[in-house]
Amino acid sequence: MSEPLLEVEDLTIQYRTSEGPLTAVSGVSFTVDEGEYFGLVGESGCGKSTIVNAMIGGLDDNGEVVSGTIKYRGEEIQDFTEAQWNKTIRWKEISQIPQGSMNSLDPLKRIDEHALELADVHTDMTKKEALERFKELFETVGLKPERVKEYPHQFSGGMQQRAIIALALFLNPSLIIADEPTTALDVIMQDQIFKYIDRVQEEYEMSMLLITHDISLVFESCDSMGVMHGGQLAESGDVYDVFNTPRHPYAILLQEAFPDVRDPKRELGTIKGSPPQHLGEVAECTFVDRCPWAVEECRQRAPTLEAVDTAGEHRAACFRWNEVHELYEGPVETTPGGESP
Ligand SMILES: Nc1ncnc2c1ncn2[C@@H]1O[C@H](COP(=O)(O)OP(=O)(O)OP(=O)(O)O)[C@@H](O)[C@H]1O
Repeated sequence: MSEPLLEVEDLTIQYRTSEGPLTAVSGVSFTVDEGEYFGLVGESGCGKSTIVNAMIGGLDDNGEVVSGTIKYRGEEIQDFTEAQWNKTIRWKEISQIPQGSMNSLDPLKRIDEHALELADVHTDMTKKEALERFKELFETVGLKPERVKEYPHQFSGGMQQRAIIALALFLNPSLIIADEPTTALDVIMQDQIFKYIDRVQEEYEMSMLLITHDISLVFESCDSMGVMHGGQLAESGDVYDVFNTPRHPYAILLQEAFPDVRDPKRELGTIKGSPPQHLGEVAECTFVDRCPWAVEECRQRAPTLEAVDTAGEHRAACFRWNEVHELYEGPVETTPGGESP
């Protein structure tokens, strides 16, 4: 089998805080292959952005990879220096469509100047060649090529986000990270942006890492996925498997909380409480306080991600993974503390 493009292995990331080290990501492992569309899903605060930031050398100053590795094409990158990130990874290999386009374009620069700057720093393209390429990409994302000369404020939010997608594609990276790419856009625009992202992924056959809190989006677009809770990966595998036979209670309840094409009229569930924050080591299941099926063992130690199919590709971190399907009898409303009402 060929080497994965990206391999995250047993990754733990902490932030220094006045109360001690906060473990934002704990023992997370997943891979993204060439051309694969991977979705990382979970509520706010689960550690999704922390992982992504570590992948492009963008962790906040008080954040640190304390153990584990991030390999890109087989090379460990988690401890790269700023110069190494700039020279070998950012834009050329991994580029990002960030959460709020409004903040990522310099309001004082024309849109094409952003692209020309990238070309100047990272390539030997002439100005004319760079402009031609950027105009072509503008067309790919449904923008008129002549509009490259405009300033960000002349674009609507949706148009700015499409301009960002064109910029992310500009140096022909192998992996694009789309981190909640449609936050702050209206529903119709969200739909349109996702159509462009899906199209780009198919046309350019690049790998894509989608970060979102919306599990139905992942089911719609991605090939494989990881479900995160409280800094840990609760479940991962092929989208088809997680959709049809979720094995972690959080994956089941998260599915309940979003509309389902199989049953559009069903009532949406809620998961009360919020993902925990961990000071120090994570010593129990991160979902224990919200889980309707938690048992004593779940408090005694943290379950590790285990294979739940014979191929070993579908994995869940739950002591009761082979029972949850029987325990689950339709929508459950959990209360903090884990009891069903
Ligand atoms: N610089 C920081 N210092 C201290 N704690 C932080 C810092 N950045 C993030 N955190 C904490 O780390 C945890 C993970 O945050 P992260 O932003 O990675 O989650 P997320 O799933 O991406 O959420 P969102 O979708 O809201 O961005 C949270 O508890 C958050 O409060």
